[in-house]
Amino acid sequence: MASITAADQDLSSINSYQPFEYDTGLKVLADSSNLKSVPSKFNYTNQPNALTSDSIPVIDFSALTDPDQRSKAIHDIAKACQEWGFFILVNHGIPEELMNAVSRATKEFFNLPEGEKKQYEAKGASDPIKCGNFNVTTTSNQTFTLWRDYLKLYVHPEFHCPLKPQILREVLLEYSQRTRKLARELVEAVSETLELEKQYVDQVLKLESSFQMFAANFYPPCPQPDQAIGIPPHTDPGLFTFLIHNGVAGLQIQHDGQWFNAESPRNSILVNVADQLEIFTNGRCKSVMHRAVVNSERERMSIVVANGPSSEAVVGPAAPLVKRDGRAFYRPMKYEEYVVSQLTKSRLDGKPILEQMKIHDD
Ligand SMILES: O=C(O)CCC(=O)C(=O)O
Ligand SMILES: [Fe+2]
Repeated sequence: MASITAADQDLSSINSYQPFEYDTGLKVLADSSNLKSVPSKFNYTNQPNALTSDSIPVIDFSALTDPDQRSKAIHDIAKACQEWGFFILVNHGIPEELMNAVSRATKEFFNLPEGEKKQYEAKGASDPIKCGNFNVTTTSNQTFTLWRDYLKLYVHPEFHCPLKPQILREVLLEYSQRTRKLARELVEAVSETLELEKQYVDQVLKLESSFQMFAANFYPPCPQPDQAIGIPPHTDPGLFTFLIHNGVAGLQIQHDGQWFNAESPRNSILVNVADQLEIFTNGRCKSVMHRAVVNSERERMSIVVANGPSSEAVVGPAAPLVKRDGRAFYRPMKYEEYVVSQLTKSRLDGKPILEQMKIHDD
């Protein structure tokens, strides 16, 4: 199975990759030197400013289990998925202590000696455990490195995890189980809003064996935040992406052509609609464009879980929706192939793969 990564699917200006690199971690560079400017290999001119909005949807997950509130909660989720492709999930039931433990263990991983981490240097997209830096090449053939160290793990249907720090395995196993359950409940809610059988999406996309990926992104302070980027604009593969972070802002989402800061209350989970949910719902849910910007003051860490369909599932628009709409607006593709395409085809003609999947009228 190929990698599902944040940076795998970018705006059309970014069209080819020599993605994997294990240089000395960016963290080491940032820790060891008193950097005044961004080293040229990271140069990416960027406008990190964004708006703040108090209309970013907030969903109270506990309302879904309250018979008096469920139908309103479902309606709110549907609205958020359609209008923003993004919402802030509160009262989600995942213990704060578990989220903190995952963050601590992940931070410990980034703090390991370089030699220890280097064994997980990525050789290719299909490595189930990988870490390092990531390079992006633009249409004008300029390659730059993201201002980020990452760790990526395939955690379901097979669970992969580095041996150190020891605690990581235990906390991550639990976090991946709980987030999977949460993702399935959200998918069920979406199924209901579309007037499909409750278990329709779950069954067609074989969520019992969903492909789930864990990614941790570590962004050291950056001396010139407008000259580098953590992760350029992209959409995620999968159904729902869950993101938590260390309280330092940096995630921005695109809405109505503008960038917005995705600020979140403590203990919440930031949820975004990903590509396969847009495709399956025949465009009703929107896979939101987002990016991670960096700042000069504080290090930032985000922890991402990409909840996908089964890698074996062929994902196209759901048959009952195609019937309702009169036609399919997207081509079907096996999820595994979609992910592989992201790393290859999507960059050759400069179009994000989601765009390539769209069937246009003409
Ligand atoms: O770090 C962030 O806020 C964004 C991460 C992200 O978009 C991803 O890993 O897909
Ligand atoms: Fe992302």
